[in-house]
Amino acid sequence: MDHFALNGGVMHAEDVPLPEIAEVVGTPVYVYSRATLERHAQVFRDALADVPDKLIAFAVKSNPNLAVLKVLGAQGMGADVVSVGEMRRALAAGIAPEMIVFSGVGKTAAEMTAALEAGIGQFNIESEEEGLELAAIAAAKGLTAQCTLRINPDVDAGTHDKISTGKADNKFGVPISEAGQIFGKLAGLPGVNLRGVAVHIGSQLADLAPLETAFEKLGALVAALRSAGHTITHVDLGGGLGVPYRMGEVLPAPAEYGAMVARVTKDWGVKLIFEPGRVIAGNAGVLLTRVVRVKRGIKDPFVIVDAAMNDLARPALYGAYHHFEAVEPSAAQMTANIVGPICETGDTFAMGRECDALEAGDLAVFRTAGAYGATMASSYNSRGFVAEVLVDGDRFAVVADRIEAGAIMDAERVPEWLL
Ligand SMILES: Cc1ncc(COP(=O)(O)O)c(C=O)c1O
Ligand SMILES: N[C@@H](CCCC[NH3+])C(=O)O
Repeated sequence: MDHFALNGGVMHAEDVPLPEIAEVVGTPVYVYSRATLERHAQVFRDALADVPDKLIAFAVKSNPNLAVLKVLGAQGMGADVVSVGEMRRALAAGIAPEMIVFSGVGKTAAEMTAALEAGIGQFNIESEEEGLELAAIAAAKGLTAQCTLRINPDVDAGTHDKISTGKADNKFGVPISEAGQIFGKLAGLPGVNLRGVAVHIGSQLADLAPLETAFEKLGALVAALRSAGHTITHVDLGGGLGVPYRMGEVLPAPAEYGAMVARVTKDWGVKLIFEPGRVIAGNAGVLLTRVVRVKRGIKDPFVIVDAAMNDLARPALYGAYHHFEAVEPSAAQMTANIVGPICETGDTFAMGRECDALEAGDLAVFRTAGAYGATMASSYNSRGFVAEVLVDGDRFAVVADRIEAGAIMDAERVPEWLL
């Protein structure tokens, strides 16, 4: 069921007409559906019903909004974080520290210290160097960090190069060929309890085969580590499951993913950790925008909207497709270039796109914007930071204020010697 659908000719988020949100909050604004977030959490959980011992840790980077984390925490999800900032958000949303997993290649000493002090459940160590540093910090505090070693399995995820993380030349994890040796070195150190391995080969995966290959490689590694005398109790399988961005696009369903995981891991005898982001939040949000004007083009007209690449960076960064449609569509269609107001040609959401006919003042949405949307916003062109709204049935709340350009300027200082 789609919680962003037409009702009486007007697109609603659940039971709230989007024009009402635009009226009260202004545009551009991200709009999330609580019911969709909850349904996605449940679908993912159900998909893994055959995995007896597990933690599903939402990838906070995909949507770190506190209200979103609160909704997902209440669904029993933990959190996968990559900075102390994300960790603080997860804790503030009431997610228990034991359910927090800390990934990332560049954890600083200060971040490791803060995470140890918070008592988080797991560090995914991404290099020998990081493991040595974490062990020293923890041992000096008389603490033990619960850890897995992230493995780079050298598997091509078949996704966009910029979001592929499991090929040998990517910065993530330790090469699988050196994993046994590095594991042996780190496992003996005071300050760490190295109890497993982790993998995450990329995001927006449209095919389960690379994931299965990576998991099989990990299974073989677990067996080899056990033969070498190590105790392996935890395996983190990361996130990465893709979602449909185009109408009618079919991707592997969470149930197919869950069945594959259950089959590949059935004899591992470990607790499995999952780090889904996009599959939970992606289709739970839209970016609501208003058409500023329609400008004649040499070929197609330019529909200039008030959202821009600073609000939704994915098209500019990855050439990503976001379905675009009118909030109050007529039957008429047009072919248009959909662009934002920023002074870069890259501020283009789509070229030559068939879409609902639009005029200045009309409202429209970019779909599938709940993951890697607001979280990647910037204030480029001094446009401020976009607002976020959460809908719940027939009510809605602003869950992130729009930060106006003036407020950002207020944080800046001209030194006395320039006055
Ligand atoms: C370590 C890690 N875990 C989880 C995720 C979440 O990925 P996705 O949103 O594709 O599920 C990412 C992002 O790709 C990641 O880098
Ligand atoms: N930012 C990327 C996903 C990155 C995943 C992070 N590991 C996107 O929008 O598709």
